[in-house]
Amino acid sequence: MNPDILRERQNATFDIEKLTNILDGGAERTNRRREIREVLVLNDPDFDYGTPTSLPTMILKLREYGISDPVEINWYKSMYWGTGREALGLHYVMFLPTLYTQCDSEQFNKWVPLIIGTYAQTEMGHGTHLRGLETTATFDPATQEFVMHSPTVTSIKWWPGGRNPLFLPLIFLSIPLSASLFDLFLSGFALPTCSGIVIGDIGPKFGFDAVDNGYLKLEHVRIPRENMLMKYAQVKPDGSYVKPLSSKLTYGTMVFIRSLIVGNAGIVLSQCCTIAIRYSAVRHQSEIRAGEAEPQILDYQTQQHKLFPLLATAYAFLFAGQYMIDTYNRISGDINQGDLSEMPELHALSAGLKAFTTWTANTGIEVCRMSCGGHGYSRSSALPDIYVEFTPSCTYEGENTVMMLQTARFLMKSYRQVQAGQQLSGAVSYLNKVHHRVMAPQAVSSQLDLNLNTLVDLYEIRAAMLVELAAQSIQQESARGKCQEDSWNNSTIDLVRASDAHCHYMVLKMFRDKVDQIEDPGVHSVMSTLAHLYAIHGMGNFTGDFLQAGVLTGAQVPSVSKCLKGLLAEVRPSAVLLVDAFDHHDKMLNSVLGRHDGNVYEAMFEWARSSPLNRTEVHESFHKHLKPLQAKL
Ligand SMILES: CCCCCCCCCCCCCCCCCCC/C=C/C(=O)SCCNC(=O)CCNC(=O)[C@H](O)C(C)(C)COP(=O)(O)OP(=O)(O)OC[C@H]1O[C@@H](n2cnc3c(N)ncnc32)[C@H](O)[C@@H]1OP(=O)(O)O
Ligand SMILES: Cc1cc2nc3c(=O)[nH]c(=O)nc-3n(C[C@H](O)[C@H](O)[C@H](O)COP(=O)(O)OP(=O)(O)OC[C@H]3O[C@@H](n4cnc5c(N)ncnc54)[C@H](O)[C@@H]3O)c2cc1C
Repeated sequence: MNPDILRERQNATFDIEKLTNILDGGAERTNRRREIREVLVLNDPDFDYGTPTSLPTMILKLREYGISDPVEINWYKSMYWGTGREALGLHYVMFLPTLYTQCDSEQFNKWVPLIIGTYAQTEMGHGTHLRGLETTATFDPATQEFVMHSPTVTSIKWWPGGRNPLFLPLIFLSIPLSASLFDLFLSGFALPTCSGIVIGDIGPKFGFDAVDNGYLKLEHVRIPRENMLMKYAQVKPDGSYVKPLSSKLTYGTMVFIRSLIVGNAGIVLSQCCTIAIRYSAVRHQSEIRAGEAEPQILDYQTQQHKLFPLLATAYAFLFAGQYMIDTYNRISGDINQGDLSEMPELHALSAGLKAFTTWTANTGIEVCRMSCGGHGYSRSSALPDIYVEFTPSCTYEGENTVMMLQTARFLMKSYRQVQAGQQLSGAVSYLNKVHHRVMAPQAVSSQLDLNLNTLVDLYEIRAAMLVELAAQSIQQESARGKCQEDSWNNSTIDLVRASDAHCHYMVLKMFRDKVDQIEDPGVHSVMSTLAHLYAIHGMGNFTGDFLQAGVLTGAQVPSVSKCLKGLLAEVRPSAVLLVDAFDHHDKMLNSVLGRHDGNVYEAMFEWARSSPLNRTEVHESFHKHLKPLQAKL
């Protein structure tokens, strides 16, 4: 083991295993995760690490082991495929969940055990605006069939992931029977028997190469009436249409995956922090004091400023991910029982946190890569691949700006309710104080109050202030004679800013609530430091907001920076131990820089030598091209 890494792991001030248990949701979950990793994957004789041929094996193994929980599936798949994306992600996170939530019982029993499929919603002309989808589904009572058709070039289904020509069962979203509702259909196609279907691949992408995103054009293709997913909406044999309790129930799968993406952003950021911080502990470069040995780059304050707030953010997002999944499970259970009362709040929370966490993690991955210098740019670090696989999450499952505006819509509605004298509950209950002016900025002392509860209150006031400013912008636009839609559009910068601040407050509050639950003194202490670092770092990035909200004075601004530097120094001794607690296996990270033993240089040389380009001392291209050329000169 590298001596630097060894030294970093001495004198731990907290129990790493207990922190790992907290991240997993308890010791039993840690044991289950390790059982899946060690027993069901690494020690499985059928396991042939990450090669394409192992994909069918993985599917059959998941069924054999009865693994159906999304988090457990992710544990298994991430061990099987490392940090890359495999072709069937969409099957597990969208196709199956749609069948689970949108099929009636007869359809469920008929389809769920048998098929692998994709999710074809986006069209060439519309991805965000679902009410603009053009694919039609016309019911023919004479044959009891739906005629599926792509009337325009922009209606061609574009992007369905995993569109393997062999299995085309896919979930459709199509303009249906009544203009404002969407319905879901299972295609049931089995190529090449169906005529009227034109499919293909949309071509090379930025990355995401394990997934074959395709296109699908339908020319009056007929499917049985029974292929409409009929849990919430039905078309009777006589063609009569039974509307769902809410047209937004059709959007349920997107809310589910957005909820998962929140925690996934935390996982991916924790992977990158593991790589960058372990590498920074073994990399020596330049000098701090002339004549002395080159220091670990982790001892540079700028390196700490790059990485430690991201480390705190990774923990914050993992805790937010747990909260999001628990909230999704609770509210979707109520929805399943017909109680839709909290569906708007679930949509607003999942949409906002999905955008907030993926935008932040996306930027953070690049900071981690650049903090590793040239070796960070090498594929051996795994950081370029992680970035290329993660970055589309800012676009898919709801483009982030649009998602932030959906949250803003809920915030504006809540603000109006408070203005009308209503008492709010749930995540927006802090807006009640805005109306009664209880939000009067705290009498801030000359010294910055570092108490975590006070910091949460300051973020709450900041969010409330920005919600009020956005509402006032809309009111001012209306007062200038703008229609409601133009008033909204002319305020969308303010609206996104308000949603971002609302999500920032929510994530810090979840972090603080999780810290409050930690009983072990050592773990509580280090987690409290990270939560403070998360809050103070955010205050440094958005100082203007806190000044504008009147909760920070100009005289206090220097103390924010001073406090931040102190917290960076406080985290330094525990940095490697804090990434060890994420418990990412070397085989899953697949990173020369992030190895648990820290033996980076030897591993990097072996990695380079294993390249096909180095299979011979002199590459064949010399003999084939250069030597003949030289002979002619
Ligand atoms: C520590 C825990 C760790 C756990 C981690 C576990 C990890 C497990 C695995 C992780 C997997 C990671 C990611 C894997 C990715 C896999 C690959 C993905 C491939 C990509 C697939 C796709 O992209 S599929 C297509 C996705 N498309 C979209 O998302 C479309 C976005 N557009 C929309 O959703 C809608 O068009 C809209 C919401 C933007 C607008 O809809 P609409 O126009 O109908 O509504 P309005 O704006 O007019 O609003 C009217 C009214 O409706 C309310 N509303 C809107 N949507 C919803 C909803 N979904 N639910 C409830 N209510 C909704 C809206 O709020 C309005 O309400 P009012 O009361 O009127 O205000
Ligand atoms: C890797 C990847 C995999 C995918 N897999 C699938 C899949 O399997 N199945 C599937 O159905 N789809 C899939 N998609 C498609 C994805 O869901 C859409 O790309 C996404 O919903 C965004 O829609 P769009 O592409 O139409 O972008 P647009 O909505 O056209 O966005 C372009 C710009 O317009 C802005 N904009 C749009 N509407 C508004 C508004 N109301 N207010 C303000 N600004 C706005 C956006 O903010 C953005 O800046 C995938 C996409 C990617 C990148």
